[in-house]
Amino acid sequence: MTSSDAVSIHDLQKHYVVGGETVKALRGVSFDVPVGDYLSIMGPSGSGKSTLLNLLGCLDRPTSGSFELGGVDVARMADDQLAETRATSLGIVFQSFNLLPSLTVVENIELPLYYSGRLGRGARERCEQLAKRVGLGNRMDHRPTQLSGGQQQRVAIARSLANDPRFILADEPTGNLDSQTTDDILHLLDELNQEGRTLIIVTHEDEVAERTKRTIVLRDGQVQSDKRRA
Ligand SMILES: Nc1ncnc2c1ncn2[C@@H]1O[C@H](COP(=O)(O)OP(=O)(O)OP(=O)(O)O)[C@@H](O)[C@H]1O
Repeated sequence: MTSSDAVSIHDLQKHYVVGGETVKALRGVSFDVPVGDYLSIMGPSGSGKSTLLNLLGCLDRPTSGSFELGGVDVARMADDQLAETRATSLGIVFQSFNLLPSLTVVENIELPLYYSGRLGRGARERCEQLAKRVGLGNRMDHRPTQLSGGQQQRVAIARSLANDPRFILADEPTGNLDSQTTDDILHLLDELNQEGRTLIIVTHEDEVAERTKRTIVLRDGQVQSDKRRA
């Protein structure tokens, strides 16, 4: 790991024990992600992509191996430190949007500020700016069920930016969207990388991977290939 690495993982293993049987979902994964990188993670179903993303997103802990985020070893963090890191350094975008149906667009965008205790003065205005940034300035008081899939994903992207994280993770962010909407969402993600944020996207789609700077392919819980585009 160098100071210019956003992420450094070494020999990461994740085993699940189900009914007395051990599933080795990750079997020794190592790679570094420099600050500002735009990385896609591909691989067949069951190869360990979501497991890896859950670890990178501090949503789960590895069985063994090290994972450093911005120079800090996540595996050794206490639970409250892990929650703090998740809230302030990371933005996560999911395939199924994961918006709260009872909240409006702007309230959904504010949610990470609530969790990180940053709902202070100016928060509402900042979140309104984020809604405008993703093209939803005229939908701020709508609820998720009143929005299209693409609009809901825009809300999720705006929400991932609420704490201004350096690092954005996305799990199949366009998996539920049609091709025109997919293109709009990918354009937004490209912009986030162009402004210097580090992006890691799990995808099945070549169209998505081709826009990124580098693709890692997982197979059976290991890195099969790691290629950077010219
Ligand atoms: N919570 C869990 N408990 C037990 N086994 C799990 C759990 N999560 C994942 N697995 C197993 O770990 C392996 C890797 O799963 P993972 O979901 O990471 O793959 P994936 O590449 O994301 O697949 P997909 O593309 O189908 O989403 C699979 O064999 C899966 O059955």
